[in-house]
Amino acid sequence: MRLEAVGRRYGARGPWVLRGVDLDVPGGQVLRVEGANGSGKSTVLRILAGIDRPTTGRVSGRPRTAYVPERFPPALPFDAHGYLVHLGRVHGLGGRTAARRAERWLECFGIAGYARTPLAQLSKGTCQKVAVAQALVAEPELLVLDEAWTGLDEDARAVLDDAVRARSAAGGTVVFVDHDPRRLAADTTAAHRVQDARLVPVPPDAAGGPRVVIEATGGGVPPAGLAYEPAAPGTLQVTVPAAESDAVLRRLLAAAPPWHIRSVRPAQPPTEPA
Ligand SMILES: Nc1ncnc2c1ncn2[C@@H]1O[C@H](COP(=O)(O)OP(=O)(O)OP(=O)(O)O)[C@@H](O)[C@H]1O
Repeated sequence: MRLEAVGRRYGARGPWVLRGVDLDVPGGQVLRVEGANGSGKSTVLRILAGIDRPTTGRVSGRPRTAYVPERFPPALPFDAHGYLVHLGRVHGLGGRTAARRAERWLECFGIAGYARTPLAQLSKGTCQKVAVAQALVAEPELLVLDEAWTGLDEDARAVLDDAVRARSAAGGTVVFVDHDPRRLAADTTAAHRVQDARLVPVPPDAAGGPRVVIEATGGGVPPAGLAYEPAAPGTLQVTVPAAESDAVLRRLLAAAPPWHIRSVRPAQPPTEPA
């Protein structure tokens, strides 16, 4: 799939949210899209998913696509099972296959007991599981996830992580936005940042993936061998490959006295020379 010179503005006089965006999205890729609040991440995802059209430029080669929006509209006149079957059929599945997959995903997310509950009566968390399941039922070639992990419990997040790996292993493409810089860190094959209406590749580090900055306070001696940067007194700042961040966090929390983790955020890519 390819975006060529894609631009998007909302309204004829609105500011350009995206401008001159070129992007190749090959099969098998797990692509992270990042950027500041309101920078245009959801706009990129909606254009990739075909939910929104660019104002200028061209999108070609979109494969069979499923999309989990940032906000799921729960006021739909379906129960959970009926909705998943309906979406499966929209994606071209036969009724029996759609029903079988709907049941499997309801089971995987631990919500089989809510199969016949109207969507409008589901809790937010259960509704989010249905929102994710509707995209997985389709077994799409392109899976677009806009903060799909938000609102899921830990087990459901792991189910979604596994589903992403399965899609990618089957040759499919996954494009995602998530506020947690560690999300799918070991599985991400490329990252792009929306910045000043452009889509800028985030260069992989030596370990081949995005990096995160961990800031911690209050501990005693930093763990042996941990490379840290000078920060405010009593504060420690460490920049590590995102894939290693869980291990570093564990070491900081296990230190005596333990460090208090103040923030974990994506490291800024180096500014491109003008
Ligand atoms: N339907 C719309 N009509 C008008 N403006 C819009 C619309 N959708 C998005 N925008 C504007 O476009 C810009 C980018 O929005 P977008 O939701 O794509 O950013 P984002 O990076 O996903 O934001 P967030 O981090 O808050 O989810 C924002 O200024 C937003 O207000």
